[in-house]
Amino acid sequence: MMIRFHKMQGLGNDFVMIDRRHERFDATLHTMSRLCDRRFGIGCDQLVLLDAPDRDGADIRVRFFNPDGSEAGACGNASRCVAALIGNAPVLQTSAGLLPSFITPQGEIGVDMGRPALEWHQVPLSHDIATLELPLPGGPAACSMGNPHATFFDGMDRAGRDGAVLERDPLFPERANIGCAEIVSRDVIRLRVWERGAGLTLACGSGACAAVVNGVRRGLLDRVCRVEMDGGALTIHWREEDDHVLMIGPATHVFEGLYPVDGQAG
Ligand SMILES: N[C@H](CCC[C@H](N)C(=O)O)C(=O)O
Repeated sequence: MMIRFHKMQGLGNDFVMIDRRHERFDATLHTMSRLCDRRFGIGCDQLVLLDAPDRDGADIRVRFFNPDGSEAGACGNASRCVAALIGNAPVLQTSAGLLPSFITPQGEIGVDMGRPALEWHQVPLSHDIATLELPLPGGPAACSMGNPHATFFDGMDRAGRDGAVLERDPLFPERANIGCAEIVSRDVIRLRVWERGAGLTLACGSGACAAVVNGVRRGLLDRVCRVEMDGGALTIHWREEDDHVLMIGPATHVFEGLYPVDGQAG
């Protein structure tokens, strides 16, 4: 049995997207991992499943899965790609809520990523501690954008050096995405993210949102910030009037194709 997929990318963070409104695809862990596998499958940082929405006000329901099979409540770069694929500035239904999208006059894709969650049990952390400076070397700040993020502000190298261990620190009962930032100015940072369930990626949209939120909370950044990552840059705006985080950047459709899944079980 063959299933149609779209391959898309946002700043080099890449995705296999399957629209289950038109394809019957009951993903098993094996099939999802194989689709993400760059040697034996199509290859991507996350698998994105699209379904008909079941909430008023939504145009499309979106679920995000890492190559290790874990499901993520948010994926900023993939959200922009879904908005570009569906067109007409759709409202995305995710497990983190309804995310409106928009197109800028310059033709970039914007997504309202909603409000960050700042309390320890919302990140989540393992116990009641302040999320502004965690008891870890480098003292990161933590928040959730629908998925857990810890942001360090002492340079980018830690992501590749310590990311795998930090992702699984006991402080993070659901693991965490580990963002490592270098502050260039109050409105420009360079960021590298070790992603939960995926490892180092060329860009991380929710990680960029979390880094700006955590930087503003620390008094290090302005609310409108350019986040430069290895794959390119996003504009992030943590809006003061309603606490929402806007993320603006590119989204590219690379190709579409058919992939063999053996039977419905996938
Ligand atoms: N690995 C992340 C999901 C993908 C996030 C990233 N690709 C983005 O653009 O936000 C997690 O498990 O929370």
